[in-house]
Amino acid sequence: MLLHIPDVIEREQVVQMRAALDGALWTDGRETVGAQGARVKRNQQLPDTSPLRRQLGQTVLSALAKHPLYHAATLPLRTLPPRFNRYEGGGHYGFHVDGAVMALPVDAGQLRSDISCTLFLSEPDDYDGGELIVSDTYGEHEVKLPAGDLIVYPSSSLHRVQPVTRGARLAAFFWVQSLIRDDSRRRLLFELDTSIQTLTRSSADAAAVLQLTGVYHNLLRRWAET
Ligand SMILES: O=C(O)CCC(=O)C(=O)O
Ligand SMILES: [Fe+2]
Repeated sequence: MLLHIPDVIEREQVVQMRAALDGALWTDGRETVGAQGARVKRNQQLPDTSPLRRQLGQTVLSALAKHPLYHAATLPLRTLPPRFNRYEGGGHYGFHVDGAVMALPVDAGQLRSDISCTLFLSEPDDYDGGELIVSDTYGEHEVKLPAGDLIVYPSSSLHRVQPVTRGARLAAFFWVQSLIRDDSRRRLLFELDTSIQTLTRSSADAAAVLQLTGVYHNLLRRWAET
C-alpha cells in the first residue's frame, strides 16, 4: 500500500529543520548501502553518528508518535532511527530494493524492513526533479510531496529517485517493521479501521460498531507478530 500521510511535521518546524540541515556536514550516501545500491546511489546523507541526525530524528519520531493515521496505516513494531538525505546537482538514486534486514543501533537487535518511508522536507517549488518513483504490480507511481508530508510504501517494491536538476531536495527516510508483515493484510486492517472510525463519528448503531471493532482486534490478534 502506497499511502500519502499529510502534515506529519508542522510547517514552522520544517523550516527550522531545513535551517539546521543547511548548515550541516554531509557525507556520501553510499556509506550506508550495499554493493547493489552503491552502483546507483548519488546523494548525500548526515553521518549516522551525527548529533544533528539524532536530534532531528527524535523530532520526526515524536511527530509520528502523535499521528493516528500513521499508526493505523503502519502498525509499527520497530522503527529504524530516521536518516536524512540531500540530492542536488543531478543527484539521484537509481532503481533498487531496500535491504530486508537491518541492524538497530546499540545492540537493539534487528529490524525486518516491511515499510519504507520518505518524509519530504523541501517544498516542491524549490527544486526540479527529485520525484520518488515506486514500482508495483499496478505500474509506476510518482511521488513529490509538500514539505512535512510523508509517503509510506512496501519495502518490497523497486523504487528510485529522479535526478534533481535545480535546487536541493532534503528528506528524512526510515524503515518500519510492522506488527503485520504482509502488505495486503495490513491494508485490510487499515481499511477496516478507517471505516470503524467513520462509523464511530456518525450515528451508526453502537452495538454493530462494537462488533466490527471486535473483528478488527481479533484479526490483529491472529496476524500480529511481536
Ligand atoms: O530519498 C528518498 O526518497 C528515498 C531514499 C531511498 O530509497 C533509500 O535511501 O533507500
Ligand atoms: Fe530505498
